[in-house]
Amino acid sequence: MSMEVREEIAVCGGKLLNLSHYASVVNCNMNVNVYLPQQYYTGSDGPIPVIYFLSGLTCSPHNASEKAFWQIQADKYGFSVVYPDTSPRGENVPDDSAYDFGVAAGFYLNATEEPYKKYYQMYDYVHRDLPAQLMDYFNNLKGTKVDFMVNISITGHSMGGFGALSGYLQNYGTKKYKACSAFAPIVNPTNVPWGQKAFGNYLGNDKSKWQLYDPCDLIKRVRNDGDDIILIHQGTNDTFLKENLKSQLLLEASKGTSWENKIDLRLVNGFDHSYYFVSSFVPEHAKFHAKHLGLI
Ligand SMILES: N[C@@H](CCC(=O)N[C@@H](CS)C(=O)NCC(=O)O)C(=O)O
Repeated sequence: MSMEVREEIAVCGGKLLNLSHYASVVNCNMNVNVYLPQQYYTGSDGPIPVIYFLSGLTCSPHNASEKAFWQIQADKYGFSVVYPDTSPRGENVPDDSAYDFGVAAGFYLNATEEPYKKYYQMYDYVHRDLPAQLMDYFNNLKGTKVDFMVNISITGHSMGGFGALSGYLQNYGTKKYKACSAFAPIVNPTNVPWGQKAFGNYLGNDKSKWQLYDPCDLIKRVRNDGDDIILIHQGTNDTFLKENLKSQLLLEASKGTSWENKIDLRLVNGFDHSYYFVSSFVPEHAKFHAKHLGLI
């Protein structure tokens, strides 16, 4: 069980590694991209912290690597960026031909239903197996250390924004992630078509299982015991906003809970759902995460 470096690409002051590895939790080979910032090569005072970026529907690790422009920010502050894939892949992995379910639409959850459960264990993959495998591989290399397990934070776009919020809140008790932010996230999957289709197929009809992943439900059950703020940007011209994203519902759900006034939702005029939008606000998210990772 190890990482294969498929490609090493010079970007900004560091390198983007296209990696491939077998992940037993999802029963297939997975691709993942890792950006190592310039500090990895010039030396760093301590281990380099990591931001996990979870991508949206139809994406592979390459979409955000190529179009979100995290690399400039990673060099500026000295963090590494991990871009996991959005689902298991391969001949045996069950799929349908729709863009919003199956391959490239794993929804970062652990499926409990046939025929999906053998492969679609993306929650365990992203939050446990992948960090452990990256740690193991990079720890055995000489030189600067990268901290894939402790000084870490999480963000994502659309389905990946949902994955970031859900994973952050589910692990909030152990403070697994130092911070969470999201770009145009699906905030209430149990109440929107994308989420209902995915949750119904992956988790079955028992809606109590759905709620375990739903950010609007999680903020009612998970106590914000500090001053933790979740940063969210949402474009007003996003064609998915009204039917599937509905960011306002997270604000409404937070009322009367420990998360009231802790959801920093910024509606940005005129922006759409694309990486033109994501890349425009990556600098703000980078600064937010850098603070929580102790880099500024
Ligand atoms: N019309 C889009 C719907 C899916 C979509 O907009 N996906 C977003 C995330 S939810 C994305 O990042 N697409 C890939 C890209 O823009 O590079 C498609 O079929 O590709």
